[in-house]
Parts: sequence; structure tokens; C-alpha cells
Amino acid sequence: MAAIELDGVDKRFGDVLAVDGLDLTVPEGEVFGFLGPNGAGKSTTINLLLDFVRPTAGTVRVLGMDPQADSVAVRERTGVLPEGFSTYERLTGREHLEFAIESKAADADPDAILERVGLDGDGDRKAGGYSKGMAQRLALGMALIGEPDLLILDEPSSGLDPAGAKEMRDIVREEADRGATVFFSSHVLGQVEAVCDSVGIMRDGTLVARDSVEGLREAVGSGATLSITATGVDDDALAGVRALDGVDTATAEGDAVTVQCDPEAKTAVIGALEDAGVVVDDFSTRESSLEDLFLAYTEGETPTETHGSGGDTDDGAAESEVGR
Ligand SMILES: Nc1ncnc2c1ncn2[C@@H]1O[C@H](COP(=O)(O)OP(=O)(O)OP(=O)(O)O)[C@@H](O)[C@H]1O
Repeated sequence: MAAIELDGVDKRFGDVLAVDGLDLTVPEGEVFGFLGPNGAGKSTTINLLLDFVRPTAGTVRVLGMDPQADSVAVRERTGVLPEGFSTYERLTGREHLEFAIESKAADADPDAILERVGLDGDGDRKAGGYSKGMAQRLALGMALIGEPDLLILDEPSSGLDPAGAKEMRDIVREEADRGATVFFSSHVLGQVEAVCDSVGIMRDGTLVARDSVEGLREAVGSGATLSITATGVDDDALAGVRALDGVDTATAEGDAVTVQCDPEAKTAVIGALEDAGVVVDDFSTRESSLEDLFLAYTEGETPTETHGSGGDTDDGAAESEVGR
């Protein structure tokens, strides 16, 4: 059974089609990263899963249930960290957790949760005095109550420092290891890349990519962009560069030469230009990254869709935001 299944889902708000024919399946036990720029339709999709809004067309299944008909059962088995969670100022951290434990009729120890999310020692402080990161830790703790089958985390790294973000990712992996499915919505590519098994990228209400993190990396390839400032570049010199092994493209605009190539071909490119009588004044290289791919999906022309499943994760990815 899939943990989440959306089939041909539209959600219209007046003139705005926030979700447009969305087909999305998230298998049980997967840590799924849901990426997209502002306004792509991520929050609307989450709201559809939780029956906070209802689809204009199509069907939504969560943990095998219909969120409209079985909304109580879905929410009982789902832990949610909402975007922009705000605390009850006068309640302590522990009281927040006790409230959540009671409303979920769960058997959980608030102290163990406080410790797990790094708030041990702060549990008896009023949450109104918490920092943004502390409030976010508390929200994560509340989402974990009752060992939910599905965790929906909307921008979970928001307000967390790098150590806090790492702790949050560790908790996500622990939850996946106990069998939970994690739906991790974010526009922070590095966070998603570091913890998710697979990724879906939304743009204008539709899914423009669905693949494993590994599959996306393969789609990026291992290319590099070589930017060269040179004097005396002509067509023959460029042709000499294009003829080299590992060179995809070579173009020039005035003194600026741009070459797409394998990183190993860099030295040969410079050598070929110099052999052709070109004076190389300066050069720099930038290796292609997942960020390039995400930016292509979310900002520019939509590249060829990639589809796959499964895949490995890699920790410590660079922090980069999609579409901002
Ligand atoms: N209740 C609503 N009424 C009218 N329009 C809405 C409503 N909710 C969302 N929209 C519109 O639907 C589109 C998708 O919004 P949504 O909040 O789902 O995007 P998002 O991907 O979550 O963005 P962000 O990263 O900024 O949170 C936007 O154009 C938004 O203005």
C-alpha cells in the first residue's frame, strides 16, 4: 500500500489553479522530499492530504484512507509539523507536549521527547520565550507523539541552526527506520538532498520531476562549466576546443569563452586555446550541481523529466534554496 496517493488532483481557488492534475505516489517507509519555489502548490497539497482543503477534481488517499471520509483516522496516524507553527505563549514546552499526548490519546513521555528534540532543560519554560529554533524543535516533538505512520513536515528546518537541522534530519532517519513514511516539504535543496530517499519537484501546481536523489544526481552528470577570459579567440581556436575529448560545447562572446566539459578536460581546453595562439588571461570552473538541475526545473525551461525510484542519501549537502 502506498502511504500517499494523489490521482489527477486539481485544487482551484477562484482563478488560481494551485494544484493542476497532480499524480503522486509515495510508497510506505520512504522519506520523500517535496520541493518547489514559493507558490508552487506544496502547502495546498499538504492541506489536501489533511483534509484542510478539498480537491476540485481527482482522488486523494492517505495511508489507504480517504482524508475526507476518514479524516479523524488519518489525523490520528499522522504527525504534522505545520509551516509557521506558533506556540501558545503562556504554556510551557512540556504543557504543549502533554496537550498533544492527551489529544492523540498517546502513551508518550514528555521528558523523553524534550530530550529527543534537544529541549531538555527548557521544558518548564513558557514557550512564549522560546527562540524560533526552539519553537520549531517543540513543533517537531509534537509531531512525533504517538509514533505516527506518516510524518508531514512543512519546512522543518526553518529557524534551525546547522546543528539543529542535522539533529532534525537524524530524527527523520530514525522515524523512517522504525517504518514511518516522511513527507518532507521544503524549498531548501540541501536539507532535502541530505535526508530524502526520493524527491518530487512542484512547479505551477504540477509535478515536473519525480526521482530518487541518486537518479537526479545522475541526471546532472559530472560536467563542469569553464569560464575563460582570453585574447585572440577565433573560430579555429573554438573548433580545436570542440574537437577535444570530453568537451560538449564551446562558445565565445568577445573575450569571454564558455566551455561545457568533463572536469578532467579543463587542462586540455586551456592547452588547445594556447596552441591556437590565444592568450588566456584568466579562467574559473564551476562543477554542475543538483542546484543547477533544480533551478532549471523551477525557474527556466523545464528540462526532460526524470523518473525513477529508490536511491541512496548523502549527508552534508550544501545549503541552497530553490527558486528564491
Ligand atoms: N486559500 C487560498 N485562497 C486563494 N489562493 C490560494 C489559497 N491557498 C493557496 N493559494 C494560491 O495557490 C498557489 C499555491 O500556493 P501554495 O501555498 O500551495 O504554494 P507553496 O508551494 O506552499 O508556496 P510557499 O513555498 O510560498 O509556501 C498560490 O498561487 C497561492 O496564492
